[in-house]
Amino acid sequence: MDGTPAPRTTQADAEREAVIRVRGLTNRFGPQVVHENLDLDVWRGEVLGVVGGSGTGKSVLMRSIVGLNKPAAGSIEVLGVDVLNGTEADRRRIEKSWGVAFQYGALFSSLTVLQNVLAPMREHLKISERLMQELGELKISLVGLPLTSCSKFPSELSGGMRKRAALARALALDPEIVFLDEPTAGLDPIGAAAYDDLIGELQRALGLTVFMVTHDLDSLYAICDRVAVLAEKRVLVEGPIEDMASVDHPWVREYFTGPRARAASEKGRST
Ligand SMILES: Nc1ncnc2c1ncn2[C@@H]1O[C@H](COP(=O)(O)OP(=O)(O)OP(=O)(O)O)[C@@H](O)[C@H]1O
Repeated sequence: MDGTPAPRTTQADAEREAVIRVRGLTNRFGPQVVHENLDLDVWRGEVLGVVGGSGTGKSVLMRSIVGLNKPAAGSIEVLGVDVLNGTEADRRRIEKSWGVAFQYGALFSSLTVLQNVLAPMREHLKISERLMQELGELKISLVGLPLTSCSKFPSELSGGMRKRAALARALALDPEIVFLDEPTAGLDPIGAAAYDDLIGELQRALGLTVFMVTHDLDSLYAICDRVAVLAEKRVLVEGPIEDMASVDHPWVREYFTGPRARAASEKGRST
């Protein structure tokens, strides 16, 4: 026993729908084992915050789920589709049901904001150019960007605007699940809070499931329904953020009970 709670299946779990189900995931890079026998469920409609020390494999987990990293072992199902062994048709279908916004936006630098948002539509939708443009502008408005940003290139945007543009592109195909890698990294506190509000509003309005890798305690307290902590090559513990303070593990204790956590908790309560 290592003092951390063992994963358990409760009646509430049985009644919820897992839109992402990861079982026995192992990821290795040469001799380095990043994940070993990792299990995780993500429930429909929740905002899950994925946290853990630097190098614990949060980004590798996200990349594995969206098929950008081939694990050494394990299974990953998204909306009932086997991501690792599904057919090409399954894969195309499932790719339409998620949107991904990477840490640094990862927009195409040679395309305008609107062209970036249209890129996934061009790949997956058979609709007229005019309708596509209208939908693209709608997504850009949805994330709070002015329509004047449509014709700008990523290099002409502020960091916060680039993150919003990346989110607009992630929403291009009306996904059920959105993956966000450190969405508030590099934003000032006001910009980060505004981005959190946006995610919360979109999640509620569109019924999204959000998988969010983050270091930002303010975001965790403000918008996450649950937290999954990566440590010791697996999901060490998962649950509501209020439960984390009582977990008997040095990193978890320090992260969730330190001064920054107390300040974020106070802020979360007052909003
Ligand atoms: N393509 C790769 N080749 C080799 N090693 C890799 C590769 N991708 C990730 N790693 C290693 O896997 C480990 C986990 O990386 P990952 O980026 O997932 O960490 P993280 O938890 O997201 O960290 P941070 O919080 O610092 O962003 C790191 O040690 C990293 O160097």
